[in-house]
Amino acid sequence: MITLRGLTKRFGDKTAVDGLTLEVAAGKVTGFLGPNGAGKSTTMRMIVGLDRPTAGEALVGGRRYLGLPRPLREVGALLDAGFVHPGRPARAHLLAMARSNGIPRTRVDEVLGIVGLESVAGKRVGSFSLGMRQRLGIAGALVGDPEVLMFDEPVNGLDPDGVLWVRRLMRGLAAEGRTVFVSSHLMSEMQLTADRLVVLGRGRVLADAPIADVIARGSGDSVRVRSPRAAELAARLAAVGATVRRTTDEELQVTGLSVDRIGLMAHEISVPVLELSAVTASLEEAYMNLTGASVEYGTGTAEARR
Ligand SMILES: Nc1ncnc2c1ncn2[C@@H]1O[C@H](COP(=O)(O)OP(=O)(O)OP(=O)(O)O)[C@@H](O)[C@H]1O
Repeated sequence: MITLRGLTKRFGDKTAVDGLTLEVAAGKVTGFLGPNGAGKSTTMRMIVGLDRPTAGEALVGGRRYLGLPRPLREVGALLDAGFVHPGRPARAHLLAMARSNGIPRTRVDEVLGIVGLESVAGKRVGSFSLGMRQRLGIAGALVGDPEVLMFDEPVNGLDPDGVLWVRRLMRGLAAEGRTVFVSSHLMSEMQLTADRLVVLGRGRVLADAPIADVIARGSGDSVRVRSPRAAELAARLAAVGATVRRTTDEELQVTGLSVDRIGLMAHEISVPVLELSAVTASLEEAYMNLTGASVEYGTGTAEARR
């Protein structure tokens, strides 16, 4: 489990992370979403002691990372796949990590196998593609067989097979009861991988809930109704407090009433209904609605949609 309590990071007068309080639970994949500059990487860096919090604290399994005697056995992290010395062979890199944390050599070959890099284990990292570096970074996260895993944008540079592989790996690690905390820009990817979502905007939590709840909240539970007498129905629904938007001559978008209620009310006033369906926004739409006001360098698309 990862626990953040009032975690804050300021760089000069810029607040990158603003009082984050949350728990990332074991046995689940928790997605960490947010626009560029939201503070995701800084949060993850503070969890593993690479950045020092200005205020608050980050705990892994109830303890601070810097106090852990063999940290790689407690938490594995893929933060920046470019950090490895280019002149170093992949196996040597992993062996050095293992040695410093009292991890047996056999585990290095095991993780090279898990990530599919056995055949290039003796090659220098400088010759690796971005995808191979990502795999090596993931091997480094796994080498200590830790209970807590953090991945910052793990599918960057991976081909479709690689993306599928990462997705299965995350799900598998969570199924083993581990804590998996993964950041991504790919909302569609999170929809397939994560159980829970933490959405960040300008260093603050905008949402922290199961994926289905984030979608429901962002989409505002709307219902699409099609009727040849849409205007009449709209007036009736508005009279009981629903928010009704006329999208075409025959079509209404209604928020604030369930499908059942709308169906019954149409029946009461004998208005024929051609279509009646709940509209579930995609995670992407929900995300845009949530983060629209917090994009640091946006194109204004989220605002334009309103
Ligand atoms: N070392 C630093 N010095 C000054 N400002 C920094 C530093 N590191 C991060 N920042 C700023 O803090 C904010 C949060 O950055 P961070 O990299 O954590 O965001 P992010 O959500 O990971 O974004 P991205 O998806 O683009 O990586 C940004 O405004 C960034 O410019």
